[in-house]
Amino acid sequence: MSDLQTEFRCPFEDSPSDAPDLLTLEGVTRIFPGGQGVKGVDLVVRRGEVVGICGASGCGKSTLLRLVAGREHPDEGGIRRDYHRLGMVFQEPNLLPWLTALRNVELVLSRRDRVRALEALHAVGLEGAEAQYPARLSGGMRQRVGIARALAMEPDLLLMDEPFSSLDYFTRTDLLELVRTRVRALDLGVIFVSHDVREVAHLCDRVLVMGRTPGRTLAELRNPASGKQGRRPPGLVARFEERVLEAIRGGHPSAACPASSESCPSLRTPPEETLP
Ligand SMILES: Nc1ncnc2c1ncn2[C@@H]1O[C@H](COP(=O)(O)OP(=O)(O)OP(=O)(O)O)[C@@H](O)[C@H]1O
Repeated sequence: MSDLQTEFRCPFEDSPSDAPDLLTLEGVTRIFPGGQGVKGVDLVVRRGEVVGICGASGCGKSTLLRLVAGREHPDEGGIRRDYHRLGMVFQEPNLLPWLTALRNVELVLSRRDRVRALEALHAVGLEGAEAQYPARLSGGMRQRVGIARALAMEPDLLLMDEPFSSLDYFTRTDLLELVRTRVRALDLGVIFVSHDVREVAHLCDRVLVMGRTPGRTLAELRNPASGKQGRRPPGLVARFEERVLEAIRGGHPSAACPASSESCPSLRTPPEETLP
């Protein structure tokens, strides 16, 4: 564990394979009474990398996150946790409506630490909104507070469960870039769950593609755009998006949303200039 504190690794280097492991899943199985769940999942998450979990609805993405967070326990297999602190960001930030943005962030800190809460809010672009109550914030701003709250806890592993799925395209694009920047700056490990292949291709270094009944790994794909400095080359990202889609299609020819970017607006590749 001391390695986690002492080892320095440039967050922009090509591959994080020499970075310390934060989390290891070996043959993790959790089958619910109806036969659904996840079966035999292997996964390693290292410091400095964003690992996506992608697949059709019901393939066990959230179950896998609950297993990682210790809210669910495996029937078989093992989970080794080598991180100090876990942060979480969900689809809805669930802010307390009677507290300001600042107090919502302060609330999660073990002792009231205004400076750290302010820094976290400013890092996600919420300068000037500290005293606003959630009802006065846009959906994207509320999610920024949710991200600030998670990062203020200084996690070394961050779990994100469909964090942008209720947001519009432009807000999502902004927040994807924000998360990418913050994750690099803080050198975290991240598990990013989404059924949106575009999001996954833009943000993740590696993607676990899952299939259903029960949830299992169909493929584990490395993003060729990973490790590139600055804006990821749109051509590489688009090719990776295709590969992820093909892997999902391979497991689920009839999967409604991920099977076709034509039928699912959130999967259409947007104009290049607006890509992060
Ligand atoms: N506590 C439970 N008891 C019984 N079945 C469950 C339980 N939790 C999840 N399941 C089932 O396990 C499967 C996987 O659920 P999970 O929520 O992990 O999928 P998901 O990939 O996150 O789906 P979505 O993308 O729709 O959120 C589903 O079929 C779900 O109904």
